Amino acid sequence: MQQEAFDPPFGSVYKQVLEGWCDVDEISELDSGADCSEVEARVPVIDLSCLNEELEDIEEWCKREICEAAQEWGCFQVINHGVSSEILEKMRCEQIKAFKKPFQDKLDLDTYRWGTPSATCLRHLAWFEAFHLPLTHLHTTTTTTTTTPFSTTINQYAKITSNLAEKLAEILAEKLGHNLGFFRENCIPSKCYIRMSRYPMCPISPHVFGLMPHTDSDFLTILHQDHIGGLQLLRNGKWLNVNPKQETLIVMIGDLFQAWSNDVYKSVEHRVNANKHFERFSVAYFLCPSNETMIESSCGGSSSTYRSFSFGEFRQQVQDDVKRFGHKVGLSRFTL
Ligand SMILES: O=C(O)CCC(=O)C(=O)O
Ligand SMILES: [Fe+2]
Repeated sequence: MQQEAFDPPFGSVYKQVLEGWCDVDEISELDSGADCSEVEARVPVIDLSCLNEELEDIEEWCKREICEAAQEWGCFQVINHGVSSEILEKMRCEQIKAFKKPFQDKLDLDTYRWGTPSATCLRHLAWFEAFHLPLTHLHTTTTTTTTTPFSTTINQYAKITSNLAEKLAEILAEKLGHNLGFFRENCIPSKCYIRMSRYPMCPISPHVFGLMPHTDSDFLTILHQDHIGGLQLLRNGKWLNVNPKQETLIVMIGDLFQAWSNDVYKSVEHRVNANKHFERFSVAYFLCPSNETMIESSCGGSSSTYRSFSFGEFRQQVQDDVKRFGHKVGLSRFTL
């Protein structure tokens, strides 16, 4: 398997699992996932310029659309979100610059992740590499070997998307009658982060995922995908394509909002299919609270679906499950 010097060593590290892939059911499951990739998810598109409307009715209508999409889809797309096409274009250049470095150099950075080297079965292999950049890296100007300082472009992108995430979270919280200061108080810069991802060309697609099916463990995620495609979401038991739309951001509800809203909003299960012919880039902003933040279901008492838990406890459980089973179990661990 030919690999560029900057690609992670997928072929050699995954060799054992790939050589043992004789589980016919597993392969047909993965292949059938790829089969339905022609079906497009008609994820609601919301024009955020309506939030700045003088007319209160239009603003209220827009907020209602947001809440309804979060309930019905766990996901929506936004336009006129404040991130200019120029910043998006520059972000792509930043990503190319960050990823097209020798693999060994990237490995030295504590912000770098790649694939699932400890996976033991085909469906747990992932064909991606990523940089996780906590917002505390904002304004960092020094270059050291272990941290990745934000460039001006990443700074701009992070600032706009973090404000946007907070604003959308407040709209969703308002509907639940929650305290609006909650996100400002609890979602601190050291926990919120930008994840820049690259999905290298994958010669054995569709037998492996770019990114395994999962829900995000945060309150909400704001995602920008490039023009290649491959993102899918699960709706009514079917995997549907979220086709790329230029200058559109995708907002996904995470587990914390689902628990906090007592299942009013749904965290959306999604995945990325690997691509045989093209590399793909995406960038996501994750709105996360401090480890101590308690997630208490909005209605409380006996009708709550979930027991109260701290974000730290939730994260730890996710990590333990991934280690033990190769995948996340998620919110079902916290039901009453
Ligand atoms: O790359 C994508 O489109 C999705 C990324 C994602 O789901 C994640 O990073 O959690
Ligand atoms: Fe995700």
